[in-house]
Amino acid sequence: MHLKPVIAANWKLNHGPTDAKAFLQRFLAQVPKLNDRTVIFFPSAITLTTVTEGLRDRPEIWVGVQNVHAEAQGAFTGENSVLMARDAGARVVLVGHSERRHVFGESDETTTKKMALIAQARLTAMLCVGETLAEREAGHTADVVERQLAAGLKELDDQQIGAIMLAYEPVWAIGTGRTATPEDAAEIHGVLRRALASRVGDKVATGIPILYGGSVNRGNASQLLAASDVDGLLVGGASLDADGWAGIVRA
Ligand SMILES: O=C(CO)COP(=O)(O)O
Repeated sequence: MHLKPVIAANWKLNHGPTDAKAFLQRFLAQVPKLNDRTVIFFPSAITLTTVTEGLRDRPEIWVGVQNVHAEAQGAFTGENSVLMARDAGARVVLVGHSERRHVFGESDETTTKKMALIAQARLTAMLCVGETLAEREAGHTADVVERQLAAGLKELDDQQIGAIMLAYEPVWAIGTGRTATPEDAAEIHGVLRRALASRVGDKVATGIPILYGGSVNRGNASQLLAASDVDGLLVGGASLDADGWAGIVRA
């Protein structure tokens, strides 16, 4: 691994403001200033400002949102805007998480729009890609992640592509306790790196962090991070406990 590792917590639909305050107090007491890695929290939109305020003295830790609407504003009751997320202190936005794709029916066309909108807002997009178990068993993993990647990059110029992050999250590994092996992760991260390079050239492609996500825990974090082309981790369940998360961040 050549890039500064990116270690990200996706809290999904967990931790309201009260929990988040207590979490941060406990977490920050265990984790000194981090210069050799980028840590990101993705709380719910309701908890975003609690987390940005709780991290006011730790500007090296980033905060992001789990989703934004494909339009920046308008009559879209219940949605969250990239501009409001930026205003509230978010620096990064998850796009196309497997739960968005598979639970909420988010299409490739929608990820195309969101990626363009986030780039225009000058925030960092973290595009998530990953195959289902059926797709893997049919031998389609590379095709699926390349298609999802191409959709995400479709409307971006080279400079905008250079500013994104990617996350490979095989759907069959998310929340199942079934982790990809470091070899599985390295293989698909290599596919993604080559696809990026063919679009923007080697130099830009090697600067784009590619995170692995799916049942990462304290026991497997170091091994996964050591795999080739794995530049970080996107962690769900194991990021919910402050002590456990502090352990992964220090891995
Ligand atoms: O979806 C994930 C992170 O975005 C992974 O979730 P788990 O770590 O709970 O498998």
